[in-house]
Amino acid sequence: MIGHHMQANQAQRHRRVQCAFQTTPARQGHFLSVIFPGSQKTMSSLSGKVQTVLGAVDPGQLGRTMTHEHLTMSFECCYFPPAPGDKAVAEAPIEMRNLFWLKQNPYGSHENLLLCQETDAVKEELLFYRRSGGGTIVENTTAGISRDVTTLKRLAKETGVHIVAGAGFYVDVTHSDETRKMTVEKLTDIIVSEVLHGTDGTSVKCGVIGEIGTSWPITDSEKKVLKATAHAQAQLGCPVIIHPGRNPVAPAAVVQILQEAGGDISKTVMSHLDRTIFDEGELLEFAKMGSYLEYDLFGMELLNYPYKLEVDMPSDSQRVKTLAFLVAEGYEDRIVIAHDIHTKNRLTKYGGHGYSHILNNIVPKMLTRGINQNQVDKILIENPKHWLTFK
Ligand SMILES: CCC(=O)NCCS(=O)(=O)O
Repeated sequence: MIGHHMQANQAQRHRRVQCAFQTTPARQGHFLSVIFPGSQKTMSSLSGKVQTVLGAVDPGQLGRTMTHEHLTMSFECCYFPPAPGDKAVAEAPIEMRNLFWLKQNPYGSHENLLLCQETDAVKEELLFYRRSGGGTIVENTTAGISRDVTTLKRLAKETGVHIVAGAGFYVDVTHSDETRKMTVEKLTDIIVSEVLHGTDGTSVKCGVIGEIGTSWPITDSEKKVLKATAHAQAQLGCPVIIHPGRNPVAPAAVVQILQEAGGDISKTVMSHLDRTIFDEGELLEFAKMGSYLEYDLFGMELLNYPYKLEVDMPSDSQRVKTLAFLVAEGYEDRIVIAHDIHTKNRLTKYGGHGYSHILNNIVPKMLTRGINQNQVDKILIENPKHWLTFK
């Protein structure tokens, strides 16, 4: 089945109908910035600020922050064909009778992968997120999965939620031939330009690099993007967020590449730990490397994780248990959390948990499982704030 998936992905590489790939030509020179003599570091006017799609803000304005969400994107790159007997339900319009099937098979329905068609529903969700006490969302959509910063800007204006957009590139299967041929220097210029000047032909600037996509094993093209990410981060002093491959050693392998290329691991989030590292000893070993530890699939509970059948996707209760373990081990300053909504069925419009599930359901559970209010505030407010603030 996994081989089937990889073949499907290779075919997708040539189709990519919905995943229009666009990059902004890199511009040389950084307005409002100074390059210190003898150093690579660009000291920009962003120092001490967080860059949202509506401009730079003081970090204290962010409030409760989900560090890994998507508001508009396409996940067609990772379509996973359903079992032959499920073709009819997979191709049916989304309705009440197939919601449970979608929850178990989110990647087997083309329609379910097009979150980009749900901007009105997402806007309603963001208004509810604010009413639930939310302040900021980091929108992790990068090149390759239909990033749309114009829509993000509109959503931020119309809802009052601070939205931080992501620079850079998703996993190898979405890299264009042009991207694959680029040097590390060219890739660095593009990422830096997306932060300092604007993204995908707009003046909307990204406030974080990532999610930078990596597979397992990490491909050559992904290694170049990782090096470019580290170089851009060294210049800008900005936050970085990584999508690791599905192997317990993948997060450490990524950190090693970033470190060797001059990246700042203390300002880097490692995403998707919920489906990647299961052994507590291995988790503590990875935690020692110093990145933020992100549990970002809250709300996603399914029996068979199609991209790696050996993985038992944890339940939300198990996720909370892992957070309590990390807190007890002294990592309360390094944890961040989110839902990583990337399919339609997870929106409340389709009976899903929505962007406010953590605030309304997970936080109360955390408080009953040995995590106190001060620690919850660190996880939801302080840690994201420190991560997102440019050095
Ligand atoms: C684009 C969203 C994304 O990459 N989510 C992670 C999905 S999974 O790798 O955990 O299946």
